[in-house]
Amino acid sequence: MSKCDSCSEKSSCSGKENCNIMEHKGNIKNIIGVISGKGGVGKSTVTTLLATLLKKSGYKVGILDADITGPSIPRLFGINEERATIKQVGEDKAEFEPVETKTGIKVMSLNLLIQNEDDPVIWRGPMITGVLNQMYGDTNWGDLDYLLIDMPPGTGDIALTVMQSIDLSGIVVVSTPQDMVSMIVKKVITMAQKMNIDVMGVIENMSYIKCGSCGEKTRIFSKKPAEEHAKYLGVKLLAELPVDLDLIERMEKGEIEDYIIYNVEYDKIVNEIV
Ligand SMILES: Nc1ncnc2c1ncn2[C@@H]1O[C@H](COP(=O)(O)OP(=O)(O)OP(=O)(O)O)[C@@H](O)[C@H]1O
Repeated sequence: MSKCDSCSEKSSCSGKENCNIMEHKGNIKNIIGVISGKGGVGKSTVTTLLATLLKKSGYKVGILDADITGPSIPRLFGINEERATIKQVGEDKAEFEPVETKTGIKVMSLNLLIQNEDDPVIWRGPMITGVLNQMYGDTNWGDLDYLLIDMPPGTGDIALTVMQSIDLSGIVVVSTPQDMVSMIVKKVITMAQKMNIDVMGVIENMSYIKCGSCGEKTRIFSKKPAEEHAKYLGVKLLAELPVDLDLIERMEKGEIEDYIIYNVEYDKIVNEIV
């Protein structure tokens, strides 16, 4: 459902006037938020894996790293030494060229705009929101089939801005198998549902470990099956991802695109998203 369909101003809408949906450059067919109420559950990991899978399936893909205070996407792709090109297009307006990963995923992140990737961002909410708006609206995205937005944890300013002002096709929720995590993740799902945003489903990350010898899967954080956690959340289970040392190694080397998810049927995840 488009945001216009659920907008309370729809009947009296006279076009773009009064519309709170932000405009963007380029032609983006689908925008998907990757979100979780909880920190550290693997949003950035899942965002980069989804982007890589979609790209490998032949789609044009971009990522907006909306985690302004803790951006990690450039590192996972090994593009953290690169910087986005900034073009001045008026007295106080700039345009950004995203940085492309080695397989051609277009990335925009605050860490591609600041001088040193380890410089902290010490800004209050409105400033952070303003920067996010700029990174979304003033980046030359070109033609994209999918723009994935890696959201920061929680239901705060950024999550609200993205849900209110960006015409999302839907959100993918990331969780880990613990009741306490599910309780927090459910808050984000309820928030999205209240805003008429399509919740495509949940990816359960760090779901199990797989025995290197016999292949047996062991759930390490919960005795309950993933389906039960998804049932509590009230959304579809899209995939279960294992805890994988190979994944960690690839991420640390900035080689997420070379990681082969041999543990999951990744065609299934792409089909679900598409
Ligand atoms: N499936 C996995 N197997 C092993 N390690 C993982 C897996 N998923 C995530 N991790 C590790 O867990 C940590 C957190 O992951 P990630 O940064 O993707 O989470 P996040 O939800 O985006 O965090 P934040 O809330 O800080 O934005 C990272 O160190 C990452 O390498």
